[in-house]
Amino acid sequence: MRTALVVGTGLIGTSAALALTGRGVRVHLSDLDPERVRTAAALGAGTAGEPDVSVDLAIVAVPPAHVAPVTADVQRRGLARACIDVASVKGGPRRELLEAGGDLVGYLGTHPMSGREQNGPLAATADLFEGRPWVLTPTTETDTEVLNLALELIALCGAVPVVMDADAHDRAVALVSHTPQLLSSMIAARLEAADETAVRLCGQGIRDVTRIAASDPAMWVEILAANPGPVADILADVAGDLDEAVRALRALGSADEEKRGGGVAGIESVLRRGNAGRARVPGKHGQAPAAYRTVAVLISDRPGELARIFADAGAAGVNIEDVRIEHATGQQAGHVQLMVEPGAASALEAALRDRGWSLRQQ
Ligand SMILES: NC(=O)c1ccc[n+]([C@@H]2O[C@H](COP(=O)([O-])OP(=O)(O)OC[C@H]3O[C@@H](n4cnc5c(N)ncnc54)[C@H](O)[C@@H]3O)[C@@H](O)[C@H]2O)c1
Ligand SMILES: O=C(O)C(=O)C[C@]1(C(=O)O)C=C[C@@H](O)C=C1
Repeated sequence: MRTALVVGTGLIGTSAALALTGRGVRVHLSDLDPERVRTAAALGAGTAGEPDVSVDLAIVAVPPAHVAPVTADVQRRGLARACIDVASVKGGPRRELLEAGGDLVGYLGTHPMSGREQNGPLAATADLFEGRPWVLTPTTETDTEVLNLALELIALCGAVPVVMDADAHDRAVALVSHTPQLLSSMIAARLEAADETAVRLCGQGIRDVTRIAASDPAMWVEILAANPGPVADILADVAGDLDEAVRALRALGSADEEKRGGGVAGIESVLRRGNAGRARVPGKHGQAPAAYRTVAVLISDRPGELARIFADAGAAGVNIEDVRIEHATGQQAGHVQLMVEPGAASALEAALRDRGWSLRQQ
């Protein structure tokens, strides 16, 4: 691929454009909002404006409801030899393109399973898709050239291609992306009017569960409006689980021993099913989930602390598989949690203690 056009220079479009420009592809940038094009161009994502001659690939990175009209327009005006979109929902946009008189042969629906809770070009990064699944939904009518160009884009972005049927994709993302967004928002919404004394106690658990509740409501209304049925089905199942959990908790407060036993069993079942589901979430680089050991080290909020701890772990010959930081409330300190292979944990703990670090017992 030598040339590309990105239509929609928000988070996803600009991230793809940055990855392509970084690998020598000449990228043209366009958006309804000229300010967003200027910002993306200033970030080095490409040249502002549509191409004079047809590019190899157009990447349509606009909200789901805009995919069909924008794609049909790009095709009608011959701006690109092939056209893909990156919307979070795949069945509807394809059907709408057909209704809009678009060319389904030269189009391929795709979806990078990577994003952020912020939108717009300023949140974009060239490595956003690195190591993440990128879904392709070809059909028997998809032109091989379009499929090959999409695979080249995915390779240039460092992502991992996954081929799926469009409607199966929509049911899958309802489960792993769209319903979790709603549930995260609902948990965070409980805090809106909560007493400050309660909010002050927020720890790592609620931070983990509510990160995506900071997402842009306008974008998510567009996504959910394009996939309402599958999301409503899963949410109805969750509502059933919620009813059961409420019944079990009420039973736990009962004076009747038998009822209390039922309550314990009900709550334990929810938690055990949660363990089983969590154990299925793929680990690093999409591999089977790994059971890492966590080494938690007390650090102060000073420049160079993290670099020092990583260097000390490196000097001990230990690979850090994952990392997270737990900030202490009201103090300029926190715990950095280093996730390592179980066999390496004792050596790391000993090496860090030798170098004067304080470790928290896990
Ligand atoms: N945000 C995520 O985490 C994520 C992840 C994967 C895929 N997606 C999908 O990627 C697409 C873009 O999402 P985003 O997060 O980059 O949003 P964004 O708001 O950052 O960017 C969308 C851009 O599209 C532009 N736009 C809207 N209508 C347009 C039109 N008719 N013509 C030209 N430009 C138009 C907007 O001005 C905006 O700059 C959406 O379809 C979304 O479902 C989002
Ligand atoms: O990491 C995040 O912030 C995301 O929510 C990204 C996420 C997801 O649910 O995995 C959100 C929507 C997209 O369609 C794809 C990816």
